[in-house]
Amino acid sequence: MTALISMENLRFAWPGQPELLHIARLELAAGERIFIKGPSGSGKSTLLGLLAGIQRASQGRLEVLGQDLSRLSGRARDRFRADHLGYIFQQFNLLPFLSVLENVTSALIFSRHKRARLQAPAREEAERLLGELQLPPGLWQQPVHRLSIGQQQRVAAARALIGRPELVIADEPTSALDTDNRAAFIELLFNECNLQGSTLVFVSHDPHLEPLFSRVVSLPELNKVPPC
Ligand SMILES: Nc1ncnc2c1ncn2[C@@H]1O[C@H](COP(=O)(O)OP(=O)(O)OP(=O)(O)O)[C@@H](O)[C@H]1O
Repeated sequence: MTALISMENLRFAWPGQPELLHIARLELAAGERIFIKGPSGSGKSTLLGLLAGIQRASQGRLEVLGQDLSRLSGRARDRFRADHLGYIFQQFNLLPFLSVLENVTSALIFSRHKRARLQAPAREEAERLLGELQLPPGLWQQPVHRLSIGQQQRVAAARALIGRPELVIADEPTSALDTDNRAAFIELLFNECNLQGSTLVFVSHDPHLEPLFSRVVSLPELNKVPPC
């Protein structure tokens, strides 16, 4: 079976800075849930940016869904991201004055591929996801800036999941929540990823969440290059 993510000898440095990432090899199968940990500044968000095609590797191979992102132009990587990825940002990056439903369906605007994968009209699918993520229907027409942090986080998750992207990336999406709410959120996220067949790459500093994942990788260890 083709790996969903495959990287080999991947190197990355920010301009004018020493090399930050050198990952000898990492493969991830479809449907896996991977937890990425590592000290602050070790490059976790940068790695997510490479996986999402926001940044391009300085060297090496990075394939997502069999597509080598390092060979694509910036524009082609933007298209690939819109079509195949859902991204839950640490600060959610929602559009504050749009309604909950408008925020969720906004992920479909730039992706014919995601629209084609919908199994119901966009609004119905957004409502289904918000329901699965336990956001009360009374909030669905509200502008998101009126919602609590925990509620906004569910909107961000629904936006990432709509259109059944093959890969869902989450960058510390639980850091603003208390411990009980973190675990509850992850459970909902897992259920929905399972239902949709999405692979989940999750970055967090929270050791309590680690045991919930099928695979844990630590960035300093990944960065250790095996001896020749
Ligand atoms: N846009 C950027 N331009 C230049 N350098 C950057 C940029 N983003 C991150 N860096 C640098 O890359 C290094 C790793 O940052 P990154 O955010 O990937 O780490 P992290 O492991 O996610 O950290 P944290 O756990 O604190 O979020 C840092 O030294 C940071 O200054």
